[in-house]
Amino acid sequence: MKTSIATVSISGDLPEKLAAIAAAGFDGVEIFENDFLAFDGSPADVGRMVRDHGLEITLFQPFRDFEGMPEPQRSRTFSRAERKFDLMTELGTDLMLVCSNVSPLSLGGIDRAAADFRELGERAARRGLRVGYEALAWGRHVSDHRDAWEIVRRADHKNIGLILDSFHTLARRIDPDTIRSIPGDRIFIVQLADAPLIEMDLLYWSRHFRNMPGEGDLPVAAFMRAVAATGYSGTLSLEIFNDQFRGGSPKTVSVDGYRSLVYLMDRVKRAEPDVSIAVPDMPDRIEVLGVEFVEFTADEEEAAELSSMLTAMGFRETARHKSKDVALFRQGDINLVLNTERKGFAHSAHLVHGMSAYALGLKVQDANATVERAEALGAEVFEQAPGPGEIAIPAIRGVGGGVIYFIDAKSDLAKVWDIEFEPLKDVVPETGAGLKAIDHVAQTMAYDEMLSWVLFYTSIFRTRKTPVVDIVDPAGLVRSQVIGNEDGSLRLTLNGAENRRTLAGHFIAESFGSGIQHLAFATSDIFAAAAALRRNSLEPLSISRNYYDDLEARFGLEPKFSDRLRAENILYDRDSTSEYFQIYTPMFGEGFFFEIVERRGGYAGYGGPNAPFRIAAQKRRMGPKGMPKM
Ligand SMILES: O=C(O)c1ccc(O)c(O)c1
Ligand SMILES: [Mg+2]
Repeated sequence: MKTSIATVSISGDLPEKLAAIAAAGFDGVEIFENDFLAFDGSPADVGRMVRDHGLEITLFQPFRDFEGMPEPQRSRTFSRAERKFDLMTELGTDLMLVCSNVSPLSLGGIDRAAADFRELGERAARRGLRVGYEALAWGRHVSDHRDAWEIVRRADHKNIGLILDSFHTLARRIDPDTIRSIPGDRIFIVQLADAPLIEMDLLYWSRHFRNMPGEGDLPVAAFMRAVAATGYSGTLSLEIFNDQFRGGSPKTVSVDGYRSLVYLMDRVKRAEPDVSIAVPDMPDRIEVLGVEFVEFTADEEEAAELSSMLTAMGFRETARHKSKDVALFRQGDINLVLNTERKGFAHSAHLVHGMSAYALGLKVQDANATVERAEALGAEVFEQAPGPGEIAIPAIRGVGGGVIYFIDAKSDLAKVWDIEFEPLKDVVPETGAGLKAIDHVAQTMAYDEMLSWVLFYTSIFRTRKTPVVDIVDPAGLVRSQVIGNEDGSLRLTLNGAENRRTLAGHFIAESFGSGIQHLAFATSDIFAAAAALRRNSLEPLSISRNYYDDLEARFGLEPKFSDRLRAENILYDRDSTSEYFQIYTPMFGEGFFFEIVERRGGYAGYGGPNAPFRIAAQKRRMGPKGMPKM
């Protein structure tokens, strides 16, 4: 598989773009004409710069408004093309993209267009160049790859071929299987892009909202399977027009792009094992069996505060690490690790972020295979030399540089609690709070990072993403998207903050980066949990009276029931068949908190409608300087 990306997909100037593209592992680059025009150097300089990075130029593009013009424009388009052929020769590339004509002057007519391409093919052949024709979704007469193919077929010239672009086909909802009847050797290059499903003008959607395959909602894998079925084995090139990427980090966008291509081809290869495109060998997407633990880093004072809050929520410290300042708190199937070491990675994480839930332990079938897949997809492997008597737990770096550990039952990993920890004597019995499992882990990040982490989680793990939900914070919008597995044993809510004044934005700014902002525990009796908090003098986040009045009206609740919710500060949501209950703890650190939830009747959401009221309540509790107070 030869990989490529268009320069237009990345931010920065041309040298920055090329450096990032090469570092991410691409084989080639499409030179988008504007990037060349904006560069103050000769075409030969650009060609040299590309090749010095070990890249090749896979395509020069776009050449616009060519086919089907009346005279005198027609003659002019040919002289224009000759000029660009000169340029291509100097750059050192043999393939040019002509996109379908959008000019009001263009006449249409398949044979007229075919004749123009035949002549262009002759001219290109004289210079050893090739031309590919792409149907823009908003082309004036040609807006469908089937019509573009018919023109290429009738042009009947070996230097004229077809260019497919997943966006143009899929945005128009053209069945990608119509590609299967096109001969693979007549496809000169394949451009790939995804996009979120938003109803809008095609051109605007294409130029501003494309994203990497797997980041959006278009069936790019089905498109690619159809391409693969033609026998096409040439370059796969990302062409992503995206406002966010233009302003983003060249490195991140390139790395995400490469990951998206490898992941896409991995999916295609599994669905169509006979494809002739070489794909890196790696284990299939990893099934997550649940969250084994969450690990906090804290100093002594923070640890005392955290452990008293955990105790009030019904957790008990059950074991201590044999050689480190690390404590294990348990309740139900929940394991929380409290690390107060003054050295090692936990300590470094503390120096950077302060008290934080810096590591997540996931249960999988095969921990080593998990790291192998993650590494093949460009994730960073995490290694820390194990101390005496410790086992090396396979791990990768995740959101905000945090760690994701993998625990499996096929090795000693599952026995880590017995191997590394010494049980405490005289552990008091569970106090009846009834927390059973981790319901979800909420990670907060800048909105710009969200797509990256969506791709990270969905490409490595067998997970799905939900549609993005907008959450209104009094100071701005926070977007929320959930990554989850089939049985609900892994639910990660990603929250993307657009500014620093939102609660989520404050958290990222003050804890110096993205990370886990809250943990939600599942119970099967929210009122018992509330009673336990009360017994243990943990006052939950106080919710406004107005909220309960509205709740009663909105859902037609019995006043007795809504009074009970109000008395316990329980937030409530329901749909036609199921109900959801939530209680929040106060915040500590820079806005970290816990939540306790009960799902009745298979409620699948996260209480999105309640989020603005919860956030408002949290902000009320923040001091004048915006610092959370207990
Ligand atoms: O938006 C455009 O004009 C444009 C240009 C070239 C392409 O390959 C494309 O897909 C879109
Ligand atoms: Mg294109």
